[in-house]
Amino acid sequence: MKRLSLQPPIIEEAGPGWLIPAHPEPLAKGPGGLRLAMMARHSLIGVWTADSYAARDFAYRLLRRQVCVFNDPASIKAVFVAGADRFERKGAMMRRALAPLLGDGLFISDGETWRRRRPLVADIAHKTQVPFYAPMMTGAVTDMLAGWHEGEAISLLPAMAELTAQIIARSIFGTRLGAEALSGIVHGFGRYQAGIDSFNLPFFLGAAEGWPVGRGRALRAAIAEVHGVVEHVITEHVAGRGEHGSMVDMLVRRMQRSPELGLDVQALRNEAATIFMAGHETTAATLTWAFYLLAKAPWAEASLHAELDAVLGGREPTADDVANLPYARAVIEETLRLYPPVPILPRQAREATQVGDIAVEKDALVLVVPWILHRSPDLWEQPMHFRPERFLEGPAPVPYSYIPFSAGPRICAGLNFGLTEAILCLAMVARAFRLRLAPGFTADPVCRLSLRPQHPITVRLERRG
Ligand code: HEM
Repeated sequence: MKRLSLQPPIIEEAGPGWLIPAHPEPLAKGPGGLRLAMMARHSLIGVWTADSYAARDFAYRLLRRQVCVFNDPASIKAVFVAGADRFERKGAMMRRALAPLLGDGLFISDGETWRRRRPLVADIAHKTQVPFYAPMMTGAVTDMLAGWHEGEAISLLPAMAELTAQIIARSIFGTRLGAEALSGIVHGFGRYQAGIDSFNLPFFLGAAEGWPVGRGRALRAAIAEVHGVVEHVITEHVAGRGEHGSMVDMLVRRMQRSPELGLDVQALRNEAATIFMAGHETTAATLTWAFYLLAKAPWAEASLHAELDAVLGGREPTADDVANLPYARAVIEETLRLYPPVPILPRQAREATQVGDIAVEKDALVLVVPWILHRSPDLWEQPMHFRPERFLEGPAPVPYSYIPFSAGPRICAGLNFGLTEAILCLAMVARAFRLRLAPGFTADPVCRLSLRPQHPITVRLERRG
């Protein structure tokens, strides 16, 4: 596939019973400062040399900024667990890119705000709540499948993004208000993403906070659209016109019950917008990559179908079935290993400190990179192969070698929600349809803030049975 000349070629290889799915070829040698910055601007997964995949740490200087990459599981534990306070701050580029929209929302907050809000958000997406949301998940898939027809072509990422947006909107706002709010929010988020640049050059030139994101008219309009829709739903709930059990309902009741938390409509809006953002693109990307992998690996697709037919027969799954679908879970886990939706976890060092052999400078950019960690030959057998079986047989992954949801106190607050959702959606779609790729198609993963295919992955629908 033809790519920008700055980018490495995409490799994909397959044979009977095996698949090395699409990935940028690791570089033979590291690009220099400016070239690296330009490559990183296009994609953050094409910049790694073959050596970077080893399970060891390294540091370099990009323009005037120290960049420390921790790829030894012991160091990752030191950063995310023992050093959680020193490294709690998200990288300046991520904060700058998201703050105009999400304000002090959990994903990018730190310090006292994060400590006060984390239990609140963790509670509403807690695993004990997941069975309550499961019917919203299966209901949204049923609605989607009702519009799918034999032989039709669909573009995977937009279809999965619409599905997971439906699910998270119904969960956050309630079924009725969620349906009303959805199009405005999706539209606003889309316009926002088109208008921001995740690469902040001034940060690498020494500005600890990077450069403020310019707020042109289009960006301001996108922000106003999202904020307006979310605030309307919150106001409806405050006025008693919301739906019982939705996430906003729980947030509003908490605001009314616990004045000591200092929550107001703006704080709730920031958390609701954060959950929407954190909770729909990630699962949409996971499902997109899972269906691409299954279409390329007929033996894995056959094992999944055998499990679905045996466990579900002709009926729809419920949250209770998830525990009985180990192969479906393994497909999702292996997808998250090969295509982690958040392939880079950036932090900014609060102070100078030592991690392993690396003297980390104050304000250094600290990177833990699931993309290279999950493909390290020191930690995984056949690291580039798609093998769901590795999560069913054989030894468990080395601790801190598998972190698609991050690790430590800042681990994904929606982990159980996201896993259950991905497994239920995968099971329901795969039960009803085979998704077929055009012969010779190769995907091209790229990463800016999240990992996604650069060009559409189009599949043809083939009804099963
Ligand atoms: C497969 C699906 C998902 C994946 C792979 C994923 C991954 C992640 C990762 C890697 C982080 C941490 C980022 C960092 O440390 O820089 C994170 C944070 C977060 N995620 Fe998820 N996520 C998923 C689904 C969800 C869902 C469904 C929700 C909500 C229902 C959610 C809510 C959050 C929130 C609120 C945070 C911020 C937590 C904090 O900073 O304390 N995520 N997620």
